[in-house]
Amino acid sequence: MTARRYLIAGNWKMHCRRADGTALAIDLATRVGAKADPRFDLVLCPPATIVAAVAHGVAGSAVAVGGQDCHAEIQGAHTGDVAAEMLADVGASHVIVGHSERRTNHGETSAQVQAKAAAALRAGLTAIVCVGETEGERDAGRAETVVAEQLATSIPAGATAGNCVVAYEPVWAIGTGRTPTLADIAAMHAMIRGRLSGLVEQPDAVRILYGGSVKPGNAAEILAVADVDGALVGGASLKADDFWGIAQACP
Ligand SMILES: O=C[C@H](O)COP(=O)(O)O
Repeated sequence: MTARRYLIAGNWKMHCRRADGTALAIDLATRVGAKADPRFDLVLCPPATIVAAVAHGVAGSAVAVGGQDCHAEIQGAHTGDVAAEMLADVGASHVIVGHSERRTNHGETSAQVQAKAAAALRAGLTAIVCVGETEGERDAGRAETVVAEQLATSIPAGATAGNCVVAYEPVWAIGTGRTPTLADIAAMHAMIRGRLSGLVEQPDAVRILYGGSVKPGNAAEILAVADVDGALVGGASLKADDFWGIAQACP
């Protein structure tokens, strides 16, 4: 089995102004220091307005910074959008694409997500590609089918273990305090691992994150599941102690 370092990514969503976001980032950067923990990498994904400030705050530490979304094109008449190259320009190394809140609130299709992920690769960023089923799809027994389809149509050409991360986030577990059983997480991650063959170079080395109500109290058992290579954390990433507690739960 390929040894994979854990990746703990914090998705701050639409939270934090410059002052509190920078303070949170500096707090975490101080805990990590200049050399990455042998167990995990840490990525902070603040709102686009403070990516530059957060990148400045963590400079010199092993903490990385990412965007929460990007446009597929390099530039153009796209009011309100941000190009992957713009994120890279201000210090980002990662970008989340296809988060369910983008798929739902902005009607993003997997084809659009794939184009955004391709843009991330073009800009030299690592794409964190999100997939996940709704509660209705799970209840209908379609969870694996839906996720497999999203995966097949969202991963861009040229994806490798070095530039692409998959985040499995069951929509019904996001911000609800509910999580799948460990057996369900294991089954979904095993399915994703199998499906990555043919989609990504070095499929066995690709990191597959779990996201959805990860907290310090449940992180250890989730991170111990086979093929869970980290977490995409929402609410609990806004408090340094909680986010750090999740990172410390890496085996
Ligand atoms: O991107 C993060 C996820 O949507 C998870 O959010 P949550 O940890 O608040 O459930």
